[in-house]
Amino acid sequence: MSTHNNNTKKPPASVIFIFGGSGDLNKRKLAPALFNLYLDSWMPEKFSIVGLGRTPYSNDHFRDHLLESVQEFSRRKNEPESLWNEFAQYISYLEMDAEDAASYSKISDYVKELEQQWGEHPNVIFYLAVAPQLVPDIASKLGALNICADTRCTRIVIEKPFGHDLKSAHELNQQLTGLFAEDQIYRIDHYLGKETVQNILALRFANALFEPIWNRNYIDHVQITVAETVGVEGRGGYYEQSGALRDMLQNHILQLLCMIGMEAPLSFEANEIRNKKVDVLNAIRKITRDQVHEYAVRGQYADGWMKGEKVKGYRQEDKVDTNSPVETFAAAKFFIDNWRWQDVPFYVRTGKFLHQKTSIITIQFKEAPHFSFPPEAAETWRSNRLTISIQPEMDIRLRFQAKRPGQSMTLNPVDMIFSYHDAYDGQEPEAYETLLLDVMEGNATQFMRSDQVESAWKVVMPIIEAWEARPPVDFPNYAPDSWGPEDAEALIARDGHNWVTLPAPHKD
Ligand SMILES: NC(=O)C1=CN([C@@H]2O[C@H](COP(=O)(O)OP(=O)(O)OC[C@H]3O[C@@H](n4cnc5c(N)ncnc54)[C@H](OP(=O)(O)O)[C@@H]3O)[C@@H](O)[C@H]2O)C=CC1
Ligand SMILES: O=C1O[C@H](COP(=O)(O)O)[C@@H](O)[C@H](O)[C@H]1O
Repeated sequence: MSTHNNNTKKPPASVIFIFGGSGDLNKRKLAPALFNLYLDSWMPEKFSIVGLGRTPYSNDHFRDHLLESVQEFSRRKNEPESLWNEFAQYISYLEMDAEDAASYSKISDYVKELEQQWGEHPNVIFYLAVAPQLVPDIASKLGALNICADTRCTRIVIEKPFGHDLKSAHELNQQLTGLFAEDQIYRIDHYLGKETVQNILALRFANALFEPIWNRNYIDHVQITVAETVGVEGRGGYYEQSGALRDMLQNHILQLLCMIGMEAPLSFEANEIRNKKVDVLNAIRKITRDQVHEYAVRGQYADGWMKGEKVKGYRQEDKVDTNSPVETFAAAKFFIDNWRWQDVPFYVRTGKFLHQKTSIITIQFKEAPHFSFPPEAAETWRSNRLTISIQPEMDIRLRFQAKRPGQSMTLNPVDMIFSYHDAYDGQEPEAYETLLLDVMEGNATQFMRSDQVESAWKVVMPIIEAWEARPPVDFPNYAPDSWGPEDAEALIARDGHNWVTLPAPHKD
């Protein structure tokens, strides 16, 4: 859990090299996050941000490009331009092909110059915001630079998906640990930096109330939905190598599952939390390739209408094969084979161009053991559930039966709601702000350890292999603005349940 507070000192002098400086992640998330850290006075006294890429940009053009990104994607809009101009002085751009070994001297030269200017050796942070295929090559070229010999100050941040499958993730881990110490490697999963995700640990382990019922004796099943209303948005080149399973399920969704499923940590020390999470991943029941059709569903969006706008099908997107078998939707059912969770299904789903942007976790409790009320008193007995809304709503709802006012005993489910926006000022940091600050401070608690990543790959490998062995015959199989393919409804309906969604927020 992140432990920054408003009185702690700033991180030490840092230079952040962003491979993929010209890319989508920097535009949407990293640049706005760094600017927000600056506005909140969290950036070091001395820092430098260097974007790298092959796209030719002058420093000024690059800064303008990032200003536009910040204006579009930051949680803060309309900050005075003077503040941006102050911040922009710390940004520069290095045009380089990351595959060209000779060009890496530009990096060492830049660091040497800063050292002289600042009179101290800064944290050197390499953020690899590039496609996973490029990571091994860049890492080995960085490993050969002399600046990487200083283990105190050099850190490498690797985006998800970490590797392409279990084998490549294992090889990448071996390669990285040959070049860097484990505490220099930050395998990022930005869901772990979200306030509402961090709060799952507080909810579970700072309260005595939930823990006694957080197990197979009281919980019927768990659902995790991470639904997006966007399509692949020009990222077809990346997405063709990835798909929903690798892009979202192997990492973000399994991490959420770990936070719901893990045992209580003894402390918030990085390795203690990671141990508890990896125990969950290792306990997930292994399915065989032949069982995959019973446990997992894939989908791909067709062309159609999304909130009144005509949208392309996935196969018509830029840089996507016209017969692409890549899934833009994935759902699965998992079991955790341990004392706490035996036989409790965990249903998970994620997809692009779905009906509503919503990330929610539902803990569905079992029915009351005996119902003393007349049968007509309630439509359903199955009313006890806890719903954790991660985004865009940020709340926790506890649902229980209540008596409707009136002369008859009529019951209906009601929600007790804790809303972040009602309780706090609504200025919570974005996930990337928290995680970038962690990297600068050298706190790896919310980052993935090598064994966690590999254990997560082991969970999804049978699904990947089964899907790759049998290309889909029914793609595209869901319309934009729907909840995905019908088979995903069947996956959960077969067990007598429905996917839980919350009403879309009311907009004035
Ligand atoms: N976009 C998002 O919302 C999120 C992305 N991620 C992860 O971030 C990573 C990057 O994704 P994204 O930003 O979307 O991808 P993009 O395709 O938008 O960006 C890829 C970047 O890689 C650079 N690049 C490619 N080849 C080279 C090369 N030979 N030398 C130097 N630079 C190169 C490109 O720069 P140029 O063309 O200028 O060389 C570009 O800046 C992925 O692992 C993804 O999973 C994670 C969370 C969210
Ligand atoms: O990692 C990724 O996450 C985004 C969704 O992130 P969110 O914070 O907006 O929920 C997803 O769109 C992207 O495909 C994926 O790479």
